[in-house]
Amino acid sequence: MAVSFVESSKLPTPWGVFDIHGFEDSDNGKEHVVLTLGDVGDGEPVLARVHSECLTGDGLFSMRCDCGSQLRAALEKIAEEGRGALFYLRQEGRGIGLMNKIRAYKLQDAGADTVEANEQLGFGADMRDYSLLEMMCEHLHITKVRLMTNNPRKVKAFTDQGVEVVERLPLQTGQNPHNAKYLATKSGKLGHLF
Ligand SMILES: Nc1nc2c(ncn2[C@@H]2O[C@H](COP(=O)(O)OP(=O)(O)OP(=O)(O)O)[C@@H](O)[C@H]2O)c(=O)[nH]1
Ligand SMILES: [Zn+2]
Repeated sequence: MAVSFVESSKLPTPWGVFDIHGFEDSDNGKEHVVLTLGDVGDGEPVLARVHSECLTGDGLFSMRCDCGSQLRAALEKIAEEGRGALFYLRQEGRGIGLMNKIRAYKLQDAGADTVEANEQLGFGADMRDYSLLEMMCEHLHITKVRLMTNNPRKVKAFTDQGVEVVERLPLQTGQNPHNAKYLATKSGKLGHLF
């Protein structure tokens, strides 16, 4: 995976004026962004979130998952500290894409859990590739993070790229009756720590 930096600008949000940094993956044309607040390149551990794209949850208020609520909570926490980075990676549907996620949702409507639905479609349970984090961190001079996640694979992803995870901070928010089974599958089958 070969991501290259494109450009940065200001991005005002309800929680503060972030900087947005754009990166492009020349292998597949995917465009990713990192939102930063404060000086993240000073060598001190950076409060960080790696957020996987979820159009339905992040942008369309879906209650099938906890993504929108986690996105908001992460930006709020970064704003509270006045310093941090949110990596927004275009790995929709844990890497299977939006159309396949809708196919997976249809199978879930018929009784499958999120892992079984992926497998019935011929995919692995989680197809995400985090290798692009290395170049992003290098560009932003991030060497240590305090990572907001319940997913141990994301901790390993940073460690594998040579970025030290000094602390893992749980990010548990957005539970509702519609996503109870989804969250149970994450802890039961995908190894998420709740
Ligand atoms: N294939 C598939 N992807 C889903 C489903 N529900 C949510 N997603 C995607 O899952 C990704 C979010 O991953 P999660 O497993 O919820 O959480 P995580 O990012 O691994 O872990 P946290 O850092 O703790 O939030 C997003 O890309 C969503 O689009 C589903 O039922 N099937
Ligand atoms: Zn989601």
